[in-house]
Amino acid sequence: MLLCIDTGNTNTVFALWDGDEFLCTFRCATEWQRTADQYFVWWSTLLHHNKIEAQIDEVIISSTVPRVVFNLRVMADRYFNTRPYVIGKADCLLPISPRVDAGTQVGPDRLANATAAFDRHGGDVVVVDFGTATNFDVVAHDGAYVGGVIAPGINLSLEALHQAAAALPHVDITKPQTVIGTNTVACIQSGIFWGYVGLINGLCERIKGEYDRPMKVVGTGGLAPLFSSGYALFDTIEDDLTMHGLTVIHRYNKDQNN
Ligand SMILES: Nc1ncnc2c1ncn2[C@@H]1O[C@H](COP(=O)(O)OP(=O)(O)OP(=O)(O)O)[C@@H](O)[C@H]1O
Ligand SMILES: CC(C)(CO)[C@@H](O)C(=O)NCCC(=O)O
Ligand SMILES: [K+]
Repeated sequence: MLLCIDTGNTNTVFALWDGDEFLCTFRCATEWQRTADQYFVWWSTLLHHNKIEAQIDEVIISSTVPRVVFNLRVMADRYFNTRPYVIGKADCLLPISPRVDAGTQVGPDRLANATAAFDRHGGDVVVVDFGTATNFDVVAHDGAYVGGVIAPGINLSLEALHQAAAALPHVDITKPQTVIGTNTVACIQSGIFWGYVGLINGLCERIKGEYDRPMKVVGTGGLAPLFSSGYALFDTIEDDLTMHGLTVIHRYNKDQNN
């Protein structure tokens, strides 16, 4: 079985792939201090609790935080006796190389998203991924990642308002009924929710305007469902897009090495 690890700047997700489907998905906070042993205790406790028999013999990692990779490698070696594939490293091949400025390091999560979007939709796609950042990944007709947009993430924007303005509380993001808020919390929720609706809409329209073929828009990441109803922002929402990309990249590397 394949253990897929997606480390973002906020959260790290472990998902177990049996070749056909994900058997489980567990999430912890990303902390670079976390050791190989800590990961394994956390993971095996949750497997035990969920009565899942995992026979892991392979590991693939996407990490937007370089410092955590060392301990994840130690975990793969110590507990699963395997050398992991790490997206972005020379010995992890990509089905299609990104077309970006020379010297640019594309985020591994964006490369995984692009691979998954091509596998499922055949290219000409914009992926909108709501994580620590809200990023837009443009996938060309041939499946290459060709660039995109990085905007501040929703929770980051909420936190920034709270941090910088003494009178603004921390609020949870929900959809407000009206745009004009009649109390502080409602005003902030409106700024974030309707602000992001405008941002997503506006950026997708501009991306489509710069691109020479019709495009699909795929939403992914924890907050994508918030924007699912009514605004026609996305053609589909796929919450497992990054993880799916990890399984496709892993399969590709196995095929190349056989
Ligand atoms: N209504 C909500 N309000 C605030 N946060 C939410 C809400 N719904 C989901 N989330 C958050 O979304 C997160 C899942 O999103 P996702 O994994 O895509 O990104 P992330 O973990 O925040 O960022 P990264 O992947 O960059 O680390 C969960 O941690 C959850 O706390
Ligand atoms: C944009 C983020 C933070 C989104 O997780 C990540 O993909 C990243 O660190 N990227 C590196 C820069 C780039 O992709 O152009
Ligand atoms: K993510």
